Amino acid sequence: MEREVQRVRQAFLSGRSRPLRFRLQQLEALRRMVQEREKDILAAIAADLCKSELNAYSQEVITVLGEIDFMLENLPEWVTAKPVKKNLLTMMDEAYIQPQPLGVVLIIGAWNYPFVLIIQPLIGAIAAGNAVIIKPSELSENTAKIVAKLLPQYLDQDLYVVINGGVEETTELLKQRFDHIFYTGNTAVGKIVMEAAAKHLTPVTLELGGKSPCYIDKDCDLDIVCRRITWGKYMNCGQTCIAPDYILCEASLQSQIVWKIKETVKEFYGENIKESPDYERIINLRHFKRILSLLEGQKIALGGETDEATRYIAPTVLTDVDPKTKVMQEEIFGPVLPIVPVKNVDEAIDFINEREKPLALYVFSHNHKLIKRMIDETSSGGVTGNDVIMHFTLNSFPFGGVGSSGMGAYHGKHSFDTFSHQRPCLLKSLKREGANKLRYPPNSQSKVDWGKFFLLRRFNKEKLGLLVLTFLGIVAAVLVKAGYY
Ligand SMILES: NC(=O)C1=CN([C@@H]2O[C@H](COP(=O)(O)OP(=O)(O)OC[C@H]3O[C@@H](n4cnc5c(N)ncnc54)[C@H](O)[C@@H]3O)[C@@H](O)[C@H]2O)C=CC1
Ligand SMILES: CCCCCC(=O)O
Repeated sequence: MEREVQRVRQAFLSGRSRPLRFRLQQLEALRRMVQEREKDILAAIAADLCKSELNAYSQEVITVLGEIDFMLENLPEWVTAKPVKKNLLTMMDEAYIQPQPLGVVLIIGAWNYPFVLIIQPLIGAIAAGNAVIIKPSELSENTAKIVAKLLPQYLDQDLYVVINGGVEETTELLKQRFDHIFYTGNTAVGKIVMEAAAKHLTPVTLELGGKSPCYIDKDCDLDIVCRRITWGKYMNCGQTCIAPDYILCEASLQSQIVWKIKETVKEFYGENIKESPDYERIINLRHFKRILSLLEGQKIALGGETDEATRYIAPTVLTDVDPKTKVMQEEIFGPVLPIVPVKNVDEAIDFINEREKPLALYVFSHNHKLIKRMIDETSSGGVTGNDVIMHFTLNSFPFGGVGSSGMGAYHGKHSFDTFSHQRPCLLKSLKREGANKLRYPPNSQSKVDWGKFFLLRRFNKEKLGLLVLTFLGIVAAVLVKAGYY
């Protein structure tokens, strides 16, 4: 592992990854890889998640291509130095911020959207001029293999390296020093990553998970609400980090919600859900059994059918769920939707705030004030009002968590910033040495007063006014003396 990392670090130190032209070429090559090898990529994702190639494209590949195009369009502007506002002390100097690459970045991906969750951060890391080691999830093994095969065929083989493996290999990798670690996965492992990074004082971006609440207000159009929730909840068989994890609503709404979700499930996936090309499967037996255990002792109002041989779990809704039961103690990350009755929005806000900060929060209401109140009085990684998931699609948003759902963010310019150091640069002249007497010892009250004038805005505003008036007074006196008036 150490040798691999050293090889990548040497490649970074060559400076090859820094020029804008090179970065653009690598991003264009990455786009070519995705376009030319689309079939192989879709087949790998489909095999990992029992997913149709159409869904693999619309849920992953389209996001990757959009992100590359966005980077190519904006990178020339982002990499340029940005002049900054100066103070009186530096008026004659050159002052700007120069974005610079951090160095060697480690990207660790998760299995649920195995392609986009490694390639989207990779796009940002390349755009910022870094060298990158990518460690895909071993659970989505087909995608991990195809990425390891294709990347070196299109990208610089020393600067962008794929290291495949599981916990053991990742643990070994985490012993190495990186200049940034970008991890996507569960919160427990996020802590392991952060602990390992701390040994080298390496900054991290942790894209973690959590239980994303979905509050449904009493006066909503439940047909629309349930369609949107059904789409976001059961996509990828519920294995989506920002899927609505559970519903909060008044008890009286439960039966309508169940009914309307049932109708929507039929519309989306047909009578025989198992046959639907749009309904995926649970990634492995461990997660299949974990999700099944969440159903124990619950009132199953919809679904509940399972097939271990194919790791199928039907779209399932639980009602009158007790917050103390297991299904409400861990991220579900599966097609099970508990409804927890609350009296009103006050109780919903308290319920949310008593728990870990979620990755996403959803609130459905015609009352805009209520939505704003929910946003103002709670915390989460992101929010979508009157829909679910959709904030992920806007790369002008920083996508990430807060508290136990993660730290840092990416997508679009936020990726570029995450993988860059914003370096302040002040360039002075060797002339005007006289002005520096002010800061050299010995100090004095007048030097302090001059320092105030040059550096304290409130102070120098008044003084500057006085100085201008004095200067104008002198000019007037000279003009009068010279007989101009
Ligand atoms: N915030 C976000 O953007 C996303 C967050 N997630 C979250 O990820 C979780 C699901 O993914 P996981 O099952 O965790 O994926 P996973 O099991 O694939 O693990 C993620 C990565 O961590 C590595 N890993 C696992 N255990 C490790 C250990 N003990 N030491 C070192 N490395 C280890 C794996 O090799 C893998 O590369 C959910 O909590 C979900 O909410 C998933 C997708 C996106
Ligand atoms: C719709 C795609 C979402 C990808 C990140 C997640 O797992 O939520």
